[in-house]
Amino acid sequence: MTENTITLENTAAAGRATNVVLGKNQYGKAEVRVVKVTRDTDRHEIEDLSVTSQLRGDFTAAHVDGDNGRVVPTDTQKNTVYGFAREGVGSPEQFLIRLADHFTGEFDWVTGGRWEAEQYAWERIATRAGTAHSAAEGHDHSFVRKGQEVRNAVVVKDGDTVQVISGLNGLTVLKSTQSGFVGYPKDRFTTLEETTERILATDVSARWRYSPAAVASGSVDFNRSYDDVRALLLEGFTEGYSYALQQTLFQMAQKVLDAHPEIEEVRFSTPNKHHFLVDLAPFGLDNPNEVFYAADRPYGLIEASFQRESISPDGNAWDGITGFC
Ligand SMILES: O=c1[nH]c(=O)c2[nH]c(=O)[nH]c2[nH]1
Repeated sequence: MTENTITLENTAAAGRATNVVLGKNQYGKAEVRVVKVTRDTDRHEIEDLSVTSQLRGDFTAAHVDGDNGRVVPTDTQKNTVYGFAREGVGSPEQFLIRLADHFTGEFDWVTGGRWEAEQYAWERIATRAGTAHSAAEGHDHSFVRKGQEVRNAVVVKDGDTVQVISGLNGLTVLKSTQSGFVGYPKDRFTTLEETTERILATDVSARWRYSPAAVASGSVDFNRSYDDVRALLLEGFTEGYSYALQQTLFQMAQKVLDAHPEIEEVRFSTPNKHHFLVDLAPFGLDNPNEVFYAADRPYGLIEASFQRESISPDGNAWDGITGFC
């Protein structure tokens, strides 16, 4: 980091009693969320990172005189991350070294810096034998974040009736194609462009309520049921074309209710995690749906419950479970 001994004596701040000296400094853009989809074949790959770039060098004039002649904007640092991602990430280490070499090579007063990345691991959603995507290899364009979700359970007993609601939070899934959003009403505040090709990503929070009769019979194996429901939710997410997250949730619930007669209803709370295509044209690069800005907020929030046509009373068992409509 740079140390400087230039004081404010000759500046507009002169006349203050204290001589202030610029000490260590660095600056840049923090947590640039970049998702790179490689789609040269039908079998997509994704690389998902949060990158922080900070430059070090002689930035005295900016701090002392308000002279930005050496301040490579943080916005440019962000764009550079996106531009470099067009070529792929490879490894976070390699990617950061490329950035470091670039900034120190391009701007001679940038003598160093600090570059940091977090990479989020995704795995292909497992598919069952007999589907278009072979079970051994996992799905071509549907992914689940590794090891993120938390399983949960609530039991409410009232007299002889035992209600069991099981669920999970934080099951983060993404499909890199086979999703669109068209046909919505437009008014003077509508700027969203219709698209038939977008990334669909969400953190699934789901809860499902068992029939009290099935619970009372003692026949429910809750561990097996949990594993299977999780697999069915994932399978429902992967299958077919998604016209909206709402429709995909219906498909996921349908699978669970078809396969599990002991479950009466399924509820979801799912953020629509928007991925915006980055315009790389100003940098002379094309972007055929490969480099995305993963926004964290605001996000769509899609909540829905699905149930059999006729179900037993829930005995207010949902009371106190927050985050669902
Ligand atoms: O799947 C979606 N559902 C929506 O309700 C919605 N609204 C929006 O702007 N984008 C989307 N996407």
